[in-house]
Amino acid sequence: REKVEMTKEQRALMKAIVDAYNRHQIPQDVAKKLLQEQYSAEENFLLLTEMATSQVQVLVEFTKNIPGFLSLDREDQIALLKGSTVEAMFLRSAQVFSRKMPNGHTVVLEERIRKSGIPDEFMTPMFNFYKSIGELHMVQEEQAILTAITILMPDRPYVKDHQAVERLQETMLNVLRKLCVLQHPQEQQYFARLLGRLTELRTLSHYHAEMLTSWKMNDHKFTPLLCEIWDVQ
Ligand SMILES: Cc1cc(OCc2c(-c3c(Cl)cncc3Cl)noc2C(C)C)ccc1-c1ccc2c(C(=O)O)cn(C)c2c1
Repeated sequence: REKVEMTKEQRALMKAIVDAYNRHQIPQDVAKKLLQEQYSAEENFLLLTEMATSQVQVLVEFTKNIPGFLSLDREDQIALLKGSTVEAMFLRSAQVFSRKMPNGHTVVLEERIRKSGIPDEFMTPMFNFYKSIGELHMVQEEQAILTAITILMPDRPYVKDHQAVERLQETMLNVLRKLCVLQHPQEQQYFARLLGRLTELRTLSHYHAEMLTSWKMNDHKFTPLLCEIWDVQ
């Protein structure tokens, strides 16, 4: 097989995305709260809401650092963010689980998610997704670029300049394809398996819309930022 090499531009692009991905993380004091606060469905829901809000802020900062994103049409930038936040958050929380967070955070986090008023029918697909992401053993570069690819999805609702987004996403897909060959030379189909996870993400985001409705019915409150980005009244 021909030797796969990344061009100078592709290496620079990957570095920019990985640096942005590492620079923006949930602040430690928010993550630490996982271990401190007591266990009640209410308390768990509030903690998860706080983490979700913090995660959205992290995602917005990461997205702004994706080369080319800020030169997109302003309204398309908003449409991409609104359309991809839930998927990017499922991806991030899955990576957090598979990374086995320090000192038992993972166990506590799973416990709180399981006891936060999320209906059981969504719990199974969510934790199956976490498992399927964990089994991929993605390297950090793959996680960062896959997140950028999820955000730069041209077919999100209300995106006007489809092509401009497609061009950016295509550049990322080319980098990811080479990266997968370089990082997982034994697995021919690794790149295809990664993209298959993006399909699973779509299904999860449909479940998530129903989760929001059921939380709203039980009169759960969200933060202004989550209401804004998830169109919750
Ligand atoms: C793990 C989680 C959940 C979360 O959202 C919690 C929610 C979700 C929901 C659910 Cl449960 C699962 N996946 C995606 C969604 Cl979006 N849906 O609604 C809510 C709230 C509003 C109740 C938001 C953020 C994190 C999260 C992300 C990154 C890190 C992280 C690091 O990067 O180092 C360290 N910690 C402790 C993290 C926690």
